Amino acid sequence: MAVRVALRNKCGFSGFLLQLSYGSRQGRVCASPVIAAQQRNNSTTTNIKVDFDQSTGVAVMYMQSPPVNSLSLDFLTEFCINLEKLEMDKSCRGLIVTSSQPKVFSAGLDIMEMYGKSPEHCGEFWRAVQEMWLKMYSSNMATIAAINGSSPAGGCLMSMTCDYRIMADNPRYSIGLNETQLGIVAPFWFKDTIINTVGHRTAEMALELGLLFSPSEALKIGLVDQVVPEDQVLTTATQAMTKWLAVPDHARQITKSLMRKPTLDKLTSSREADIQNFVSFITKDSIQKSLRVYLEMLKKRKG
Ligand SMILES: CCC/C=C/C(=O)SCCNC(=O)CCNC(=O)[C@H](O)C(C)(C)COP(=O)([O-])OP(=O)([O-])OC[C@H]1O[C@@H](n2cnc3c(N)ncnc32)[C@H](O)[C@@H]1OP(=O)([O-])[O-]
Repeated sequence: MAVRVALRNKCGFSGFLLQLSYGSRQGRVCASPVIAAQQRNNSTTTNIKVDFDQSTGVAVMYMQSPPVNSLSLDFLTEFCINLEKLEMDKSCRGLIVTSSQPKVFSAGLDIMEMYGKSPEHCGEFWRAVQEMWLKMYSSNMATIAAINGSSPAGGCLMSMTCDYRIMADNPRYSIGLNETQLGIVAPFWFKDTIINTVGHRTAEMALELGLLFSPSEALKIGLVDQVVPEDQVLTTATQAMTKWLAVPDHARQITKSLMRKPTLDKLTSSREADIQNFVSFITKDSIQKSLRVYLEMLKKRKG
């Protein structure tokens, strides 16, 4: 419980999210018990659908923001609200994150949130990115990413926050932190997360070169834990979850905290400085130019 509280206290705008969330187990913001009961098993908001099976204690969160589940400010806010609702519900012990979009898990941060925007907007956006990472990386739930499509940059980051990753065996899909390819730099907590996942040397090369890995390559370096046929990603995630839930929650949670707390603490203690760094970096003319070139390349590639 102490760990649960300690982890919760890390999240800067959890109070804000709590006000927006409903059906909280602790009953803080429960406008109507009937509505809360109805929404307990299934809820759909604009960009996120949650199926919560109370008999297993496992929720599946589907990202459904066409065309590519890019992580916009709205998307991230909604994602965190849904996450916090599940986190507050003690009967929810496991979370599987997946995509409803064909071919894409998530295209990463929404570039349009960083291109041609005011410093204030960029700051607000970055705080939401931090919040997603803090909440996911410190989650008390067992978390599995069912990566059923490409997962570059912020999409890869999101999947790395999970305890376990299963990817579809399709050589057209790729995963990795490709930020340098856009002329931008993954911040220290992206770097720490990939180091914690694949080790220092592999992370160094992957980050500097902005490498995107095929599913089999990702498996080889430990960026994902399992590669399975495309139509079996979700069922495999559900099966894998039983192994994670067979471990007593408190033991798994405390161990997770032991492994991740130093990394989490680094960002929690420097959030404002990290936001300032990001804003001054991303609003530079040269960086804006790199983003424009990359956006044009994306459009051309499409044509
Ligand atoms: C310091 C900061 C750290 C940064 C971290 C990041 O995550 S940076 C992010 C790094 N992310 C990347 O480098 C990933 C870039 N994306 C891709 O590589 C591919 O889109 C794909 C492989 C994800 C999907 O391929 P596919 O053939 O299925 O799809 P498609 O390519 O045809 O795209 C469809 C539409 O979506 C648009 N759009 C796409 N991504 C983004 C985005 N992130 N944002 C906004 N928009 C995006 C695309 O322009 C197109 O728009 P249109 O013309 O319809 O108006």
